Amino acid sequence: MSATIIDGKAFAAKVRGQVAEHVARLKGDHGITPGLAVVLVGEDPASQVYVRSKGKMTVEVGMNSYEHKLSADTSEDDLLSLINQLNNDPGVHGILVQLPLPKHLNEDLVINSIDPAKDVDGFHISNVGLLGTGQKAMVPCTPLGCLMMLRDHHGSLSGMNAVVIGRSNIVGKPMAQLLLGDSCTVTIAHSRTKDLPAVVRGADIVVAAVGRPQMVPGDWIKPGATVIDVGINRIDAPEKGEGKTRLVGDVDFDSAVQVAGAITPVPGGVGPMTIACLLANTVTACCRANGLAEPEGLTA
Ligand SMILES: Nc1nc2c(c(=O)[nH]1)N[C@@H](CN(C=O)c1ccc(C(=O)N[C@@H](CCC(=O)O)C(=O)O)cc1)CN2
Repeated sequence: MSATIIDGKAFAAKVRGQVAEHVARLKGDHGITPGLAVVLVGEDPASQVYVRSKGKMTVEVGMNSYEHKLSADTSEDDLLSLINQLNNDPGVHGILVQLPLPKHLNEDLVINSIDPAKDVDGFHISNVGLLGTGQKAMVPCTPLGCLMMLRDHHGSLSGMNAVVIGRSNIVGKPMAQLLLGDSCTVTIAHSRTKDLPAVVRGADIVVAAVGRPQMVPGDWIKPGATVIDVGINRIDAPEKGEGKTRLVGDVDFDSAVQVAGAITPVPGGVGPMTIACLLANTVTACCRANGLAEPEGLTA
């Protein structure tokens, strides 16, 4: 048996298409163009690629993109002052500070200085609290993308056993809250979980978000389960030639695909949904700021 491959790249393109339609309506009916400001501090090569991609896709769906690239030695005061300026700019509906930040900057302080209504990453403590209490929040992009793919594949998730491997604030914890919101029975597993293979074997849905290459083998997966692989890890690939590398997830795809009912690949699974959901969140933030109906199907 071989699992259905959940094509995140195609799904993300569909979501971006829906965002573009909504943006066109906001412009045509209300004369409003949503604006997204992305702040990058330093020269981390992967972050530079993600920020470039965010800017390009923002423009492609018809929104305004504002990129702020700051040097790696930017002071906390200067960064906070930029965020304050963006908080007060009526043309900016979404603000995102690309992570990770250089070590001398306090990530929590910086994130919590963003206006929660413009926090399109959903990382502000107010949004974390709103999500945790089942209230209307800005929802972190990667877990939102996973939820969209799961809903699309299953319809209702009600009553399913879900295991989230990883307890990060960015993915694991919000993912668990979203699954709980859709009436799953949720377990959050982590490095201290006893008998992790047995815990995973009980799951109808497995979300792997630990950051350890190919940690979850196929024989941990319950036959027919849906596997969402959030990991993006670069490993050596000598089979491709000397010094070559390739991307793998937290799941051992080759063995898991034989057992699972459905699985996301890496690359081309969860990753592309992260940026699509960022654009969706920006439209949502813009609609909320203007007291307009939110885009259907693009929120949790
Ligand atoms: N402020 C934030 N910082 C970071 C976030 C975030 O959501 N908000 N997430 C990650 C990086 N990220 C977006 O910022 C991101 C990561 C991966 C992808 C993606 O499409 N990956 C591709 C593979 C890309 C490659 O070839 O290297 C895939 O999985 O197919 C998009 C966005 C950390 N920082």
